[in-house]
Amino acid sequence: MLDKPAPLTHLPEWRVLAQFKDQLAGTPIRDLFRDDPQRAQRYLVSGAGLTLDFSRNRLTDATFNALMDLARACGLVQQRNALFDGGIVNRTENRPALHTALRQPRGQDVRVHGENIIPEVHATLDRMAELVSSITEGRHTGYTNKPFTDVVSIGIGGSFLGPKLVVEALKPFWHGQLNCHFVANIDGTDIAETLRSLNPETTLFLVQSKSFRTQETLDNSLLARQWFLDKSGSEPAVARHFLAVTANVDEAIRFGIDRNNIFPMWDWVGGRYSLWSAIGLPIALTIGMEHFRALLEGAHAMDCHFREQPAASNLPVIMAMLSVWYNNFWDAQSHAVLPYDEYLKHLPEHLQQLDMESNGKRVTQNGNAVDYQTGPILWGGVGANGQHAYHQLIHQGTRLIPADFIIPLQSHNPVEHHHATLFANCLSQASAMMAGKTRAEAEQELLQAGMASADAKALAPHKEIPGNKPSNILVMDKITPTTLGALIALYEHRTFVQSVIWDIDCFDQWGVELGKQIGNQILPRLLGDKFEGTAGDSATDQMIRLFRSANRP
Ligand SMILES: O=P(O)(O)OC[C@H]1O[C@](O)(CO)[C@@H](O)[C@@H]1O
Repeated sequence: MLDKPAPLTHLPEWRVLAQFKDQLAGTPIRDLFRDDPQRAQRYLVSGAGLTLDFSRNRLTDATFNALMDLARACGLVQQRNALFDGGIVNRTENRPALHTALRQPRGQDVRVHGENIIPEVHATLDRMAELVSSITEGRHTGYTNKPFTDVVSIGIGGSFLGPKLVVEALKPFWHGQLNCHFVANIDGTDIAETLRSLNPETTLFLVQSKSFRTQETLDNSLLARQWFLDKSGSEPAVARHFLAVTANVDEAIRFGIDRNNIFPMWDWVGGRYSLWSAIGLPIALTIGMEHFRALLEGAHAMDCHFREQPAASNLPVIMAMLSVWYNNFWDAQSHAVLPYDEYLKHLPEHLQQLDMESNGKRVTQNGNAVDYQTGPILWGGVGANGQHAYHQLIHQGTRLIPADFIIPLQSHNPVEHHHATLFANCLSQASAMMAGKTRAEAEQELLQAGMASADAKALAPHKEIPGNKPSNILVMDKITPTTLGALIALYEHRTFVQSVIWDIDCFDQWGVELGKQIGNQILPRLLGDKFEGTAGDSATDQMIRLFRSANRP
């Protein structure tokens, strides 16, 4: 990877953008539309089945070009090539990050330590295909020879959020033979509620953990195994009912998973980028392998778009640079993802991990503290529901919150006029955020409705909506395996581009480790016969005593 020519904020391209920000501060987006009839047309880009309308942004052509200049100055092209070619882009762990290799077609050549990894990727996909067909065709059955009806995927973080998002988003593609359940939380309620309605004879368990060291996953898997043993009374039956996906085969075998039931993961795939690997088994088992391969194809189409398109027509680059624009020049603290599609309701959760675990960093690749903001808080929820909740704060609160609206042109459930109404809601939100309502307009409306002049004047400030709130609208024909694959890959690359600009490692997550370490010190103090000494601070000690008095009478 290239070293930066100068610290980010000293780059001339950075300074140019700071000047543009000052110039644009007095020009609302709606004026930019008024002065430029071609704006909507010009700020529309398509790729891999997705179309992005980024016209409702605080952006002129000159600013847009300056953002692209910044991307170039930060070495984006070289770093993008390094990502795809297996360069050590995860420097702190001395690894490549080759999630893109997981969606390469057969016959390609991508090397890690001199060895082409594509044949192994496809051998694993073929094994997944064999498993899916043996289960759906009834060749692999439960211990009483009944066909499987349920799959329980046990995993957390990247071994949970991506598969869950995709399984739920592709409900119209379920073949219907298997119900998929997810258990992630160490809160006993999660597994207890999941197991309650399941029949051990017809339930398959997937232990999903790249490291096979994650406490939540291991404890839940032990519990699931005990539940299965208690019900079945058969130790040999465990091999028919428990599979694992992991890069730590030895640990999985020690845990009791049959070697033949272990699907590989690789250290060159990050957890939050792993749904494309065998970690995607819950997806493949629910929608079938053909649709799973279509998901990979959609992601691959986005990879090709990201790799080949010039920056100015490159979806991930544009979205990333807009995010940098608001984050670093307009002081935006957060970014909202607003899918207007019920099937995409888990998208914000997945993107939250993808973006915040990746770009929640405070030092540059060389270990120097940054003097600028890095990853914003990503949050969101499904529309139109959010309009009756947090949109108020976007419209009239004091914070700037750029938003991505995501909506398919066609619904899988075209009941009455519902999809048109949903679409109208989505457009109206983007438009209201941008245009707002001036105080004079608000006052005029009140007067026209017959309100007394003094009352209208008093009420108008509350009805004034400043507008000038930026948003993107992303559309696709329909939510399908291919468009969903492209959508998720788009956000993966957007995250990567941001990290290149901020010069941070978006593939490690050292902060998460500290909580795990401290948790390991606290647990024995909750469970032990006596609590003596201190767990580190008096506030923690006090809570430990409260817990012990409630649970150890
Ligand atoms: O797949 P594993 O190794 O159990 O890890 C689960 C998750 O834990 C994390 O390391 C931290 O939350 C994630 O990056 C990862 O996806």
